[in-house]
Parts: sequence; structure tokens; C-alpha cells
Amino acid sequence: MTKKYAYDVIYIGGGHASFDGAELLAKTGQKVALITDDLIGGTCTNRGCNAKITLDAPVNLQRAVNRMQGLVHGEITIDWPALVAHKKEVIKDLPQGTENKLTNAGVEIFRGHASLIGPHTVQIDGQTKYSAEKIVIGTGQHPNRLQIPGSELAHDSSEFMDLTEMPHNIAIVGAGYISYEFATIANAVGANVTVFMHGDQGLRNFYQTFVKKVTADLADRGVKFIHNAQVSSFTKNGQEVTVHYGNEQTAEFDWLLDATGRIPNVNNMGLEEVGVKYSKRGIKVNDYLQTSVPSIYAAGDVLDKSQPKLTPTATFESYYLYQLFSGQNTNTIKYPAIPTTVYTSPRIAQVGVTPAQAKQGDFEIVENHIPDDWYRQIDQETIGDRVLVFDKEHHLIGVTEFSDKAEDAVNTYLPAIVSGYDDNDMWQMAHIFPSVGASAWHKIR
Ligand SMILES: Cc1cc2nc3c(=O)[nH]c(=O)nc-3n(C[C@H](O)[C@H](O)[C@H](O)COP(=O)(O)OP(=O)(O)OC[C@H]3O[C@@H](n4cnc5c(N)ncnc54)[C@H](O)[C@@H]3O)c2cc1C
Ligand SMILES: NC(=O)c1ccc[n+]([C@@H]2O[C@H](COP(=O)([O-])OP(=O)(O)OC[C@H]3O[C@@H](n4cnc5c(N)ncnc54)[C@H](O)[C@@H]3O)[C@@H](O)[C@H]2O)c1
Repeated sequence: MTKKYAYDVIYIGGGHASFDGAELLAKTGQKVALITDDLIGGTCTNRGCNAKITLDAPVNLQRAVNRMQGLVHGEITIDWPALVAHKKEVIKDLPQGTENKLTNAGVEIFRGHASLIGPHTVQIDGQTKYSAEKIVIGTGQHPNRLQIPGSELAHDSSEFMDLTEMPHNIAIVGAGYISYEFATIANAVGANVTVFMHGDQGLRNFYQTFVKKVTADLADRGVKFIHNAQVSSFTKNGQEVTVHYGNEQTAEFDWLLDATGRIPNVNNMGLEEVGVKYSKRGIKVNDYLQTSVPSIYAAGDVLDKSQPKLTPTATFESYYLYQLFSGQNTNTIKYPAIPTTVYTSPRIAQVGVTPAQAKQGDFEIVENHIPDDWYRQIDQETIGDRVLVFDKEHHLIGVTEFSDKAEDAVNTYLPAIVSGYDDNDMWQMAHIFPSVGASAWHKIR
């Protein structure tokens, strides 16, 4: 019997929201296509997570060497041009690697800007049309641009990660993930960094007790934080750029980073014409990730949902759609606790019930001071704390930590949180000893 549509599923976008599920679905024998106007891998691979963490590695090393002075001798400096070249080398083959996996699985890849011209039809660059029984929109987000005079003088996170020389004086507007992570990197490389904050809280979705400690640590290392800055314009002053803020105050910089958030990619793709509803936060979906047009689904950063806009969320949603489309799961999506880390040095990582939420309810809260842990004394960690949240039956339901190894510690707790381990289950986890994981688990059994 001939099929009504050329494809079973067409994915729009080549990031985690699309490629993780597209490969698996094609392996089940379904006819799958993926359309992207960018490198395969999207933001995370090419100008997000992978790129950023490569730039962060020597920063973390520098921090460890600084605190171990006396055991080791000599400071280390970071060669920024060499580091940027290294970052390019590390990530350059990733898009082709993912593309090979997709094509080997049978996914057909098309290049260009996709737009919807019907509930089952996609057009590429206003020309070739392809039809599918189902369409998945995984178009992600792009950087916000401040709506103030001179906003064109500011740069975005991608431009930061491609800088061939580190500027002497950098201004960062915003106090979220990108601001804190890139302030950490630029400061370690030797730049003077000033962060212009919208209000008086950084990293609003993280535990403020820990955020204040990380902010104070960055300030000790020379990063300047201007609270309630009310940035009103940027003007060019020879080679420099002037930031106008507050009550007619000004400051001069070599380079400006606009880190004021990201905006869903919903424009110029026929959403209104076809009837896909969206808000300024993104595309609206039901609990099957289905949009207001039943044949069209959406996943990842482009969604208007309360889940954090992160790679683990995009991957989980992509996997859910693979299972839904292949008939392995007919239920609504049930999100696990999504972990997240802000890669400052030390980092802040969290998963599940936060300390602030726990203090509102009837939970057991256990606090660990990281430098008290012999394992963390090995490389002389001097700051860091952890909050563990348990329910009445002593199931671990949340962890927040700031420390040099917070992302690894929080990752090691994930099975307990996601699978609802009881005390016996926890004892079944015989961790490699000594390790970050063993040291973290020792605190909960
Ligand atoms: C600097 C930075 C650092 C980050 N660090 C982390 C981190 O450490 N950990 C973490 O979990 N998350 C991190 N993130 C967030 C993470 O990158 C995103 O959550 C993730 O990439 C979302 O995947 P996605 O597939 O939804 O979107 P994307 O990866 O953005 O992919 C969408 C793709 O669709 C393409 N596209 C858009 N419109 C069209 C169209 N009409 N036709 C064809 N193609 C289209 C886009 O060009 C893009 O390639 C970071 C983000 C940034 C910016
Ligand atoms: N480690 C990670 O997982 C990681 C790292 C980087 C980015 N990301 C993802 O990328 C997204 C974008 O990062 P981001 O840091 O740009 O966004 P963000 O939402 O984390 O922070 C935006 C910041 O800009 C401020 N702001 C907003 N409007 C402003 C204005 N008009 N003037 C001054 N400040 C203003 C906000 O108060 C906030 O501090 C994140 O939300 C996250 O989803 C994740």
C-alpha cells in the first residue's frame, strides 16, 4: 500500500531535541527526515555546552593549582588564542560524527530554512516541499538583544567563544548562566570583568545562599558586580564602548557581552498560517508534546514549558517522542528531575527539590560542609556546601551543591532521586573507592 505522505516524521532543527530521537526512530524502520539551517548538533554541540566546557577546563585546572600552592609551585596562565583553537579542534568533527550516525540509521538530512505550509507539509527555503504524517519542531532559541540605543555594539555568547584575543575590559549585561560562566572564564584568563545586573540577585533559579557565596568568591578574584544597574544605552568612544547606566553613570569597556537570555525560534516558519499557537516563551504543547495542530509536535528549547531549557530536557523530550511515535509509550510525558549546573569555579549544581522548596514543606534537610570531607581535602577545597533533602521515608528527593566537583556529585545521586531508592537500594550501589561518587554517597547512607 502506498503511503499518503513521503515521510513518517520530519524533524525541523538539528539539535538534541531532534537528532537524539530521529536516529532511534529511523532504526525502527520509520521513514525519517531532518531539516537544519545550521551545523548538525545545533547550539549545545557547536556554540553551547561542548564548546564552553572546553574553554572551562584550564580555568578549573588553574583554580586547583592556586589552592594547592605549597604542594605544587608556580602559577599557571591560560593561553587564550591556543585555548580557542583547541576548542575548535575538539568540536570540529562532532557535527559530521552525528550526521554519520543519523544517515547510517536511515535519516535523510536536508539543509535550509524550513517553514510550515500545511499541517503535514514543510517547505525548504521557500522551494522544495516535503510531506510527513508527523512533524516535530525542534528549532531552539537565539540570543536576546537588549532593546536600547547602541545594542548593535554588544556581542553574544558565540562571539565570545570565538574571540581570538581576550579583551582587557569586558562588560557583561545580565546575571544568568552565561554571564556567570563567561565572567569566570574571562577573569581567569586575565580580563577585568564588570557584570551589570538587572536586579540584585544573580542566577535567580539557583539557591541564593550558594549563589551569594559564588558571587563573593568571584568578587574576591576581581569581578565587579553592579546591582540594579539599569543599563540604558551603549555608545562608541573611539576603540572603546561606553555603557550608560544608573543615574547618568558611565563606564568604558573594550568589549560588551549581552547575556540577557534567549528567545524561541518561532518566526518566519509559518506557525500562524498553519495554526500552531505560541507565546513569547515558545510553542505551546499538551502533555504529549503535541501543538495546537494535531500532526505537529515540538520539543526542546523552543517549547513554552516550565522545564529548564537545557540539553537533558531536550534529549528526554526527543526520546519521549521516539517512544510515542514507535508505539512503545502511549502515556503523557512524565519528566524526571532535571539536573543542572552553572559552570562557575566552584560550580553550583542542583536536582530535584531545592533547599528553598524544602524549607516550605515537611522534609528532612541534611547539610554537608564540603571542606570537612577528607576526599575534598586531597586537593584542598576550601569552600563548598551541600544540601540534601529527604522525604519522611528517607528517600532522597533533592540535592544542591556548590563545590569544585558539584556536577559529578549531583550526577552520582541521580539514580536514587529518579528511581526513588530506599536505604537498602542505596547500599546496593557499591561505588568505586575512592571517588567523588563514593564520597558523596557516604553522606546519605
Ligand atoms: C553558551 C551556551 C551554553 C550552554 N551550556 C549548556 C550546558 O552546559 N548544559 C546544558 O544542559 N545546556 C546548555 N545550554 C543550553 C543547550 O544548548 C540547549 O538547551 C540545547 O541546545 C537545546 O537543544 P534544541 O535541540 O532544543 O535546540 P538547538 O540546539 O538550538 O537546535 C535547534 C536547531 O534548529 C535550527 N533551526 C532553527 N530554525 C530552523 C528552521 N526554521 N529550519 C531549519 N533549522 C532551524 C537552529 O539553527 C539550531 O541548529 C547552553 C546554551 C548556550 C547558548
Ligand atoms: N550550564 C548551563 O546549563 C547553561 C549555560 C549557559 C546557557 N544555558 C541556557 O541558555 C539560556 C540562556 O542563558 P542566559 O544566561 O542568556 O539567560 P538566563 O535566563 O540564565 O539569564 C538572563 C539574565 O539576563 C538578565 N536580564 C534580562 N533582561 C535584562 C535587561 N533588560 N537588562 C539587564 N539584564 C537583563 C536576567 O535578569 C538574567 O540575569 C539559559 O537560560 C539556559 O537555558 C545553560
